[in-house]
Amino acid sequence: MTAETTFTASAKIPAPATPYQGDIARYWNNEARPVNLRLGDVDGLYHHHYGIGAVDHAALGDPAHSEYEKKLIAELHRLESAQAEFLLDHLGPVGADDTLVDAGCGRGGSMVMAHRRFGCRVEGVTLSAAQADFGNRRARELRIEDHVRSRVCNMLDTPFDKGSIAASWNNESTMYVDLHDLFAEHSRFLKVGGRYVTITGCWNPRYGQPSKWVSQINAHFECNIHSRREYVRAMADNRLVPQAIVDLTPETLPYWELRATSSLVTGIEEAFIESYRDGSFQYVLIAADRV
Ligand SMILES: C[S@@+](CC[C@H](N)C(=O)[O-])C[C@H]1O[C@@H](n2cnc3c(N)ncnc32)[C@H](O)[C@@H]1O
Ligand SMILES: CC(C)=CCC/C(C)=C/COP(=O)(O)OP(=O)(O)O
Ligand SMILES: [Mg+2]
Repeated sequence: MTAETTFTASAKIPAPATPYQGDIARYWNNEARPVNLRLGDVDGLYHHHYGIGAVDHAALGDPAHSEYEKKLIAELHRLESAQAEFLLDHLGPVGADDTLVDAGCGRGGSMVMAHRRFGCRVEGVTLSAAQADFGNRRARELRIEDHVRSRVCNMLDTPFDKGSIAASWNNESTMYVDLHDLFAEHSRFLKVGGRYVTITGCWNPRYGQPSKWVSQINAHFECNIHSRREYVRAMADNRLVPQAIVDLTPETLPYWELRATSSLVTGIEEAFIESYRDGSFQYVLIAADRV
């Protein structure tokens, strides 16, 4: 193997840029919730994002059946993978020679899916050495380590050359950073004509201010959810022009309602369900062209 393919995240861990980023690195280094690991075990794609789409009640069958919980886990995982597929649908044409960036890549499930779909290179950045090691180990197991690589790196200050990246995304990772700083960095490394996509939860300016449920989600994950207005403004200020904005709130509610009935609940289900229902919080995809 070359030095490139034997890369491990823990070989050289940069110091956190801020005390907050140190907190977030610790949070994800210590994270091992069954709702994430048991879903990932279904097919080896490990996600830290939520699901979209209708629940397949026929596939779930009778709740009294001994296999029901296993089927429920598979169904939640199917909906999470459908979310990642929907994000990848919006990246535009990607060739095998292109490089994509997954900003805030978690355990790397979306990166594997992107490589399988496009045959391209995918570079992931996360604050967590445990996550980057996990993603690189999975890539080695799948023998795609020459194309899929995770590293410990601040997404606001990446090593990618100016104009070198065909498309990039944030999947539920924008709520940990200042949006102006984030979009300035994507805009720097994206090619002109390249595509940026995010799926995120944002508070709804029509509601007024962040609701108590949004505050509860922030406290639960130590994050800072932005408003929909902030996204549009920060993109406009950084040469990212929205090409599609999709309100996925109705599409994600079935996932949450199903998850709330499972043995893998974490306690945050009520906040998501109530805030989506009262309109204070929205689950959105924004795809933007780098102009
Ligand atoms: C909720 S997880 C999402 C993971 C992944 N996108 C997915 O869909 O499975 C949030 C991720 O954002 C990362 N993150 C937060 N702030 C970051 C920063 N400043 N630089 C790089 N990664 C960051 C965390 O390390 C974590 O991997
Ligand atoms: C939409 C919003 C506001 C997301 C916040 C970021 C976040 C923690 C996403 C899910 O991670 P996870 O998969 O580790 O969480 P859980 O353990 O709840 O499944
Ligand atoms: Mg999860």
